[in-house]
Amino acid sequence: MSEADTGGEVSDPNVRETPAGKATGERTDTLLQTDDLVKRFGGFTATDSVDFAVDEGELRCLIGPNGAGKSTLLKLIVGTLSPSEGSVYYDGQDVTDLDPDERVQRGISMKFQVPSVYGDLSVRENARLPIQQFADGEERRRRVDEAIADAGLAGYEDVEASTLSHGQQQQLEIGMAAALEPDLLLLDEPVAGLSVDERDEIAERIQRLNREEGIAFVVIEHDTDFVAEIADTVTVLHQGDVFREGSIEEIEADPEVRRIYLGGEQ
Ligand SMILES: Nc1ncnc2c1ncn2[C@@H]1O[C@H](COP(=O)(O)OP(=O)(O)OP(=O)(O)O)[C@@H](O)[C@H]1O
Repeated sequence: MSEADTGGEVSDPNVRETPAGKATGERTDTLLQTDDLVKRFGGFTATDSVDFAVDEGELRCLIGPNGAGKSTLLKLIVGTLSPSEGSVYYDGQDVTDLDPDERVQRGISMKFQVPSVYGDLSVRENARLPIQQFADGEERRRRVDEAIADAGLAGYEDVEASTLSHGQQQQLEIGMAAALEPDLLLLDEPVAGLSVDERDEIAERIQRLNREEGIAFVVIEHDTDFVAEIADTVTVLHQGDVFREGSIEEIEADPEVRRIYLGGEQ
C-alpha cells in the first residue's frame, strides 16, 4: 500500500495489508477480500484466480452450478484448505498463512456442508466443543447457554444430538459456529434437505444474527427463494471463478446466469 493510499501514514512493514480496492473498487469497509485465489487439486483447477470481497455486516449468498468451486472457496477463506496461489485478506491483514484456529480468533467462523454434530454426544457437549479452546469458566458457560438458546434448543441440553430433527441439528451447528462470536460467518448449504418451516426458521436466524449482532455472512445455497429472502448481494461462481455479482433481481434477470445455472445447464 502506498503512502497516498494510507493518507500519508507509513504502515508497519511487517504487516501486509489489503491491496487497495483490488477487487471491489474503493470500499473502505471491506471485511474480507481474496486476491487471485487459485486452488488446484492435482491437474484440476477448482478455484481460478478468484477476487471475492465481503463488506462488514453484509449478507452475501454464493450460488452456482455443482462443482463451481463454492465450498472450496469457503474452505480457503476459513483456512481448512491452503491455496495453490493467491491471498486471503481479513480486516485488512493477510491471513493466508494462518491456520483455522488463528482465523477463528481473528473473527472468521464456518458451518460446513458435512454435518459436524456428534450424534452420540448431548446437545450441551456438542455446543461446548468449538468453544472450549477459545473460552473457559463463566464465559464458556455463557456462550454455550446462548448457543443452545439461540438454536431454539433450551430444554434439550442433555438430549443426544442424534435424536434431534435435521432442522434442529442445523440450528445447533449454526449456534456452535455463532458461539465463536465471529464478525464473518460462512455457511455451506444451511437449509439443504429442510422443510419449508425449518428453512424459514434458519432464514430468520441468519437475518437476526446479521441485523442484531452485525455478523457478515457468506451463505452457499442452491434454493433461490431462500437466497432472495436473505441476501443483500449475490455472487455467482462458475468454473472456479466469479461469473456475476449483484442483487438477486439482477442475477435472476441475467440471461447468461440463467443459461449456466438458473433453470439452465448444470
Ligand atoms: N479434495 C478434493 N480433491 C479433488 N478434487 C476436489 C476436492 N475438493 C473439491 N474437488 C473438486 O473441485 C471442484 C469444486 O468442488 P466444490 O465442492 O468446491 O464445488 P461446489 O461449487 O461447492 O459444488 P456443490 O454445489 O456440488 O457442493 C469439483 O469438481 C470437485 O470435485
